[in-house]
Amino acid sequence: MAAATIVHDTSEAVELCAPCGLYLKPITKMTISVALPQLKQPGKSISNWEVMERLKGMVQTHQFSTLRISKSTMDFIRFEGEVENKSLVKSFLACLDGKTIKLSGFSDILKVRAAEYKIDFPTRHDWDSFFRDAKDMNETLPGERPDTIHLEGLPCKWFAAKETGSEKPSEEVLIKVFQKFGEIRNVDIPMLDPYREEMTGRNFHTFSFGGHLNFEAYVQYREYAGFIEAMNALRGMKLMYKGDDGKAVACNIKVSFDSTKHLSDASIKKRQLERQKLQELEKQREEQKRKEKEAEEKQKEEERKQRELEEYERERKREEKLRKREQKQKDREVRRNKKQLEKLQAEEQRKLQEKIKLEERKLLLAQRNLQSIRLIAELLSRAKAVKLLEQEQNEEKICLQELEERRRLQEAELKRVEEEKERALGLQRKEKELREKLLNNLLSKKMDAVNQNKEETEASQTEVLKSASAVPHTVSSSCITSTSGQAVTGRLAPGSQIEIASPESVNTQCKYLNGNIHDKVHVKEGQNLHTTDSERCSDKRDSGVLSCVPANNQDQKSLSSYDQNTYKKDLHCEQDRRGTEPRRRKSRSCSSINSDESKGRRESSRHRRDVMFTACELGVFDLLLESGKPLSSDAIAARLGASTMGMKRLLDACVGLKLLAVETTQEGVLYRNTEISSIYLTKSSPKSQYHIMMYYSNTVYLCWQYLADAVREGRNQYERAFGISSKDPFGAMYRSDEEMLKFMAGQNSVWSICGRDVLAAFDLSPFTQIYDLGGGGGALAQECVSLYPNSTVTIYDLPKVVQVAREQFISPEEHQINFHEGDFFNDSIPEAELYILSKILHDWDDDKCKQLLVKVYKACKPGGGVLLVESLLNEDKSGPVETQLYSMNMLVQTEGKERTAAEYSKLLEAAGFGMVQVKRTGKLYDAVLGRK
Ligand SMILES: C[S@@+](CC[C@H](N)C(=O)[O-])C[C@H]1O[C@@H](n2cnc3c(N)ncnc32)[C@H](O)[C@@H]1O
Repeated sequence: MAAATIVHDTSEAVELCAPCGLYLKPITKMTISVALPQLKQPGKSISNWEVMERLKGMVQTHQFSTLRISKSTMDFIRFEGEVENKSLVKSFLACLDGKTIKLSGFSDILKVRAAEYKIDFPTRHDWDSFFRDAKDMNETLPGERPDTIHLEGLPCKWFAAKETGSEKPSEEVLIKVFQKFGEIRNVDIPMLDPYREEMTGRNFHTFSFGGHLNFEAYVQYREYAGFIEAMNALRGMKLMYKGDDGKAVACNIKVSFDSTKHLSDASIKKRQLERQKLQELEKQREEQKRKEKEAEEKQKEEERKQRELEEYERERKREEKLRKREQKQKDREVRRNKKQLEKLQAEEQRKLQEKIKLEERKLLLAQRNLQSIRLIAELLSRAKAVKLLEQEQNEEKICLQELEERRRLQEAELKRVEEEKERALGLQRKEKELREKLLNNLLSKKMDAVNQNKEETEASQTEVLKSASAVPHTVSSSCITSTSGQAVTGRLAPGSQIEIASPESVNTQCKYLNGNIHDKVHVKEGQNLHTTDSERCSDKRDSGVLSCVPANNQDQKSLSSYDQNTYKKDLHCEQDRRGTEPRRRKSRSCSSINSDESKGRRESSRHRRDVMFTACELGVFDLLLESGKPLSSDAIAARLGASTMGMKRLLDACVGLKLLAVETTQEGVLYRNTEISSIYLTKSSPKSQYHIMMYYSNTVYLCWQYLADAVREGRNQYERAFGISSKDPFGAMYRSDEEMLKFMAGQNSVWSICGRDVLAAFDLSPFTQIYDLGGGGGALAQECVSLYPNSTVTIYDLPKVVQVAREQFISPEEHQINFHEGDFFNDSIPEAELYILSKILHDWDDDKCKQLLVKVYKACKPGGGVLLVESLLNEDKSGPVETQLYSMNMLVQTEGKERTAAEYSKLLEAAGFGMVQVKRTGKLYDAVLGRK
């Protein structure tokens, strides 16, 4: 085994293979023996260490590279010493050999013998005699002659191929190093053969003292000369390695010739065979191992499966158990629930019975209530009728009285005229007498005097005639014209007209009477009769007579009845419009012909409307409703953030209009809502008309400002009123989401007061599948499903309208109402049994109406129908005035107009509908039904 030592002096080193950093360095060793004396004193011994120190001291200035004890007996101690180079060996030997050492405490002197180290290295004689004597060697064969060097103790690292980074020796490096001495035939490094250990039973992994792994090697030269040269070069040498950093280390190696035929062909072959066998064996072993492993894994797998199976079985049993337990629990639960259910059902049944009884009782009570309400209503209506009759009788009585008075006056007048006539006749008689007298005088006087007397007579005659012409005119003509400053009395023939130059007529009330009681008219300058009154004069039925009297004779009662009608017209909710019509007509025919339709009256009406709208908009009626008690003007002003002065005036005007009532208490004057304002003018009332009023106030009337332009141009006025295109009326109406919402809310308002009437005008119960085309906010659809509970109504309208209707107007709980987004002109219309077109056709001209109705007809199921809800004009378009005004409204706002029943029938029939029926409801809107 080689122990590597550091080499300081490399001067004696001989190159072996410089690229590998390998050199040979002479071995500079010596053997030093120190003979020990007989030890006489027991317990006292000689210290090896002390002897070694004394030896080191004996070499004077030099130093051993190494000095170690190789043997120690009772008689001697043997050391092995090594020095740096060969030259030093001699001088060391001179210092040591034959010298003595005197140890302290010992009287005897120790003798030192030193000699050069005897190297164990075979000589030529050794291998020659070996091969000569060896019987089993054939010197002609390689490996069986002196050609192979056996090296031991070579450091692995020094012979490793550096480029591979491996620490194992490489055969290539070995060849490279030793081919310096001759051509190499073969090399062998047993430790590189994985089977060699097994073949030889040896361990090739040996370590040197310095921790380097050593290896043994065989190097076979082709020629004997190579072998000889190598053996000579290696004799007495150590192996030295010099690193790239210049530092050198050396180690002893053991070199001998191979006497085992290690690299003979036979040995190589034998080793190959053995290797093959071992490889075979290893394969088998591996196969065996693999099989064992497989078997083991299989077994493990089976065990695992078995365990899983057992586990599964356990789990199944556990689950089965659990399931059974749960089933039991469930059964128990079901039984318990069943019992509870039965109990509950019994309880519910009992409650239901009780409820039914209660409901029956309620129904009975409600029926009784209804009966009593009907009874009361009947009584009230009878009382009302009686009262109306009385009122009419009173009015007629007053009329008769007036007529009587007039007749009396006229008789007096006649009498006066007669008297006048008598007087005139008297005058005529006097004139005649006078003439006769004068004639007699003239006959008796001269011709000159006759002429003078004649002039005087003519002057007095003019005076008489003048006084005669002071008799009021009695005119019988087809036209009476007053331009004088005096009252005019005229007799009118049927079909006569009255014209008065001045347009001021407000203070005149004209009475147009049927029959011939009064046959004179008194008019003053600055007074005229309205056109309609003139028309009435030409009414053939009333072959009439006119009489005009001054305004201070106006009937205040008829004015206040006018007020109420005016509100209702402005509200567009004349429930009793048709009901009151005859009465109004009658009262007109009896008293006032034109006062409520005059321009002054219209102005006044507009102011009334503005007062009402303003109070609404400021929230006066809502506040009074919410407060639940009358409030002072100051309190109302404070709550609504208005000036006290302005509010007071507004409230008083509302009182004047009978929208508010006042009561005087200790706290002062307090205001409260009247019935009409509570019902129609508050936002929260179910019959509220607030939204439609606000829409009229803030939008519609802005278009009405340009009525004259609309009449001139024959088109709507959005461009002037709002600066937006008027081509698409609904595009203009829905110019913002807010405007659309206001429009929809406004449109909905009217159906709370007259929706039922239009839907009940015909029995619509056979139609269950209904589409409300242009259904808007859906108020009519809601009335429809409530009146006909078996029906479903689909609101078909423009997408954004439908979205708002769905989100803001119709409750999600309302399952009878569906929605369909579409444009009825451009998109398809789905099939249905009935189509409602409420206030749709009045928006469009005849062509568009036809186009829409044709589409509806095509979509309609056979036997189905279409219901038009519109305000109908009289066939001669003479009224009703509200519908006429509506038609004006359509002019300023849409492309359409209001029509007569015949016009709607014609449109329906043109589209294919038949059996057209018309129902006037007596309210604001009427119904027309066509069938397919
Ligand atoms: C005067 S409103 C009548 C609303 C509703 N029928 C009522 O009686 O209250 C006209 C309706 O027709 C709708 N409309 C206008 N043009 C339409 C179109 N091309 N397709 C569908 N609906 C349309 C409007 O959105 C609006 O809701």
